[in-house]
Amino acid sequence: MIKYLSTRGEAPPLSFTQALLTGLAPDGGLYLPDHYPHFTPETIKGFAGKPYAEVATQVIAPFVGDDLPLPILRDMIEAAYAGFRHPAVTPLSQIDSGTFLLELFHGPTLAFKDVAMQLLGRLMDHVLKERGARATIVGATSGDTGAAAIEAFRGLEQVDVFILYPHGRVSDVQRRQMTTVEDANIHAIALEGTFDDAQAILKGLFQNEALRQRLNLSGVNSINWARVVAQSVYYFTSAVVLGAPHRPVSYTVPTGNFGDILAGWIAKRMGLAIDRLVIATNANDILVRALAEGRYEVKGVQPTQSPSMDIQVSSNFERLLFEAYNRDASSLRRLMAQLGQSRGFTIDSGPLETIRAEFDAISVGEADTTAEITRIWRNAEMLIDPHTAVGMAAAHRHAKQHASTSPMVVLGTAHPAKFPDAMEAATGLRPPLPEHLAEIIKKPEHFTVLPNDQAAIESFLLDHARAARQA
Ligand SMILES: Cc1ncc(COP(=O)(O)O)c(C=O)c1O
Ligand SMILES: N[C@@H](CCOP(=O)(O)O)C(=O)O
Repeated sequence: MIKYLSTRGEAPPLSFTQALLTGLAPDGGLYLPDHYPHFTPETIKGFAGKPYAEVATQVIAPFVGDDLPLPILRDMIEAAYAGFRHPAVTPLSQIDSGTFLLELFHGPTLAFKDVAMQLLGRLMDHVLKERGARATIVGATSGDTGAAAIEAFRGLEQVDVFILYPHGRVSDVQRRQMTTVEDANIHAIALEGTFDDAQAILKGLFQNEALRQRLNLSGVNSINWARVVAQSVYYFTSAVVLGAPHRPVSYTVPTGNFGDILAGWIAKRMGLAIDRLVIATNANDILVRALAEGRYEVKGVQPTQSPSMDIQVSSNFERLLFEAYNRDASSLRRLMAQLGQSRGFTIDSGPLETIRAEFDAISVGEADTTAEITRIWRNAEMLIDPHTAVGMAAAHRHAKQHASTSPMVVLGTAHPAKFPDAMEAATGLRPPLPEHLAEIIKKPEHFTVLPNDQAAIESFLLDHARAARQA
């Protein structure tokens, strides 16, 4: 049975459902399994042609172990993906001879976050009901996690949801997806700061033990291990279409908080034949600098046309570092303390080489992102959103720099209709929102602007969370 350990090594190991409800470890670390399940090439080959939900059940079940009966887990997974607008859930389309687009935006909020969040909502609801418990979910978003979490948890009796987004730094569609929801358990908070500020406050809330206990705090960012494992599934479903396990496949992943690409790395640990993992960033290039120079150094967040990736402190990189340092939690405590004190740290040469052996990293500027949207529209008659365009441009550059025979899959992380201004600038077209979302443009918005101050957020939570009233 898998147990979950904190990257900082000072929190007790937990079971899957305990880690699910806990979110961030009390020592400030992120949970990881004590070992990874391993699939044989025959098992992976058997995933080909199976429905998405069936592969998801096979991939996720070993992480859950005895914590949930398998039929219940299977039912939740089937329900999670039944509402996706494409029967394949995450279909693959071909861009050119060696490049493929993995379309992750067919869920209810048009972003890859739905793939994990639709399941997470069901898992949490089930576990909370079983325990007769209530939770207060806090999330930080640069645009997409917030909408996906709100959609997954709206109207649930067991949970209140508080989403912090950077005021004025998300697209209009992203903001309206969060602020036009009427359900009483949903609270959108426009934070006067960046996504990094929101994520720092979020982590600070979890470290206030009294608040954590009183509100039964829980998190749905990729801090939560269940998010990451649910995102590993589409690496399996896409790789087998392209010939895995016998033919390795490479992935380029538009990256911010490092959750999505980490999910690919986890799939590789489970036996999937992945060749290169290419980190694609916008101008917020901390990971590119870290891989090139060995120095992880936070600079100011730059606003771009791919706002969901306007992130400097890339939370899940901590999980990769933990592995690259051979799970030495004391090294992680040292690095994270340096990050807190001086906004940076140096990655030691051994772990740096370990990371470079599997990852490449490429940053794509604003003009190249626009040019890529135009190029793909002209060559493939396909509209790709600015985040996906960062990935596509990075994959293109990677192909020029490295001779490789592996097919390259670019993760398509959001629907272009979420970013109509960027799309119009690049193609002259404003893709319409699907019918079920069209009404958000007219609906009244509800949000509260709060300062970039943890105490202000804490008092808002205490005033509005139902768990606080019951405590
Ligand atoms: C559209 C989109 N693309 C890419 C990313 C980056 O993903 P990750 O934070 O998992 O690196 C995000 C945010 O997470 C996003 O919303
Ligand atoms: N890009 C994300 C930022 C949060 O990422 P998460 O995967 O840790 O939830 C967003 O759109 O909110």
